[in-house]
Amino acid sequence: MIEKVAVVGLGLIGGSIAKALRKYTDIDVVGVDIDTKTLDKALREGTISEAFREINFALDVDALFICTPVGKIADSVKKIYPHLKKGCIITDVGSTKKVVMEEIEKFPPSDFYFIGGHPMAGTEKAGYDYSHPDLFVNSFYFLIPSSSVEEGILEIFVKEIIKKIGAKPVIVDYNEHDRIVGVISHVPHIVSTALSNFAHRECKDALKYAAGGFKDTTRIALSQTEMWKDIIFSNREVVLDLLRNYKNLLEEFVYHLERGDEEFLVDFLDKARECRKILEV
Ligand SMILES: NC(=O)c1ccc[n+]([C@@H]2O[C@H](COP(=O)([O-])OP(=O)(O)OC[C@H]3O[C@@H](n4cnc5c(N)ncnc54)[C@H](O)[C@@H]3O)[C@@H](O)[C@H]2O)c1
Ligand SMILES: O=C(O)C(=O)C[C@]1(C(=O)O)C=C[C@@H](O)C=C1
Repeated sequence: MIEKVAVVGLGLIGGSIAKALRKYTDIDVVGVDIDTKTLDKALREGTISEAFREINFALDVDALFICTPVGKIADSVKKIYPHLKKGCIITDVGSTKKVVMEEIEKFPPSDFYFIGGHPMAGTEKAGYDYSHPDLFVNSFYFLIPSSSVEEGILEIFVKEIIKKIGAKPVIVDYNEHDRIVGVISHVPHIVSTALSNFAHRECKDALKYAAGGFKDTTRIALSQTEMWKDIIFSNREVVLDLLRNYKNLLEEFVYHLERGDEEFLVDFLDKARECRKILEV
């Protein structure tokens, strides 16, 4: 039974995990962050019962969430796991999984269980101030158990945490995960940032007239550089492969438009609407 949890990195996602655990479970939540102001606020609001700037002592928790940028996750696990009790579940929320899972599998055989995690929810905003207890309600939540995780441990984690915070667990392997999010998150992010740069480069005066269409397709260009640098870089082989396919699709579009192929254009727009409709149900 999970009675006490630590959340490392109380930003948008970690803060939301901590708030969701407070709202939907009886689990005691302690917080760890390098930012003192964040810790003070989380304590003041009652999101966490104790606050620490780092873990360099024996920490009596049943599960630990690492909610730092992707590039820091494996290092955080390496520093913290010697201080945890036997059988502790360690999980993360990183947006890419292969680099994290491969690093963790290299650790010496140990007494903790690592379950890679990735909630498919978020915003372009960063930091504790934007965190919300209902962020994960009805969202998919990818889970990638490492090789040492027994079925029963995964079941407890899913039942006592993931489902309680309203999320829908999806168990996958890390290659499958990284390809899926490459398609529905990483390439779209690059396209959104490219559109933003493109509009500015072509005609920066045009930007001030932008309406819903441009705003909808570029909202995520407002996201944080540090987080997205880590995400794109850590999934770059998949992203490069997908971008080549995307480039081919655009080239195909240009080819037909150059030839005035109206039928192709109608078919392209019709198909896109049918594909996108799936998300409306
Ligand atoms: N933002 C999203 O939409 C989203 C969605 C799903 C997953 N994620 C993943 O969640 C993770 C966190 O993203 P976020 O959006 O919450 O970022 P964020 O910037 O809002 O929060 C990060 C927090 O971690 C703290 N931190 C940084 N290094 C630390 C360390 N070494 N020890 C302790 N605390 C540390 C920061 O002070 C900050 O409070 C990333 O791995 C990201 O890929 C983000
Ligand atoms: O909605 C947003 O603003 C997000 O960026 C959330 C989003 C995404 O959908 O791409 C971003 C990164 C994550 O790993 C998961 C979700």
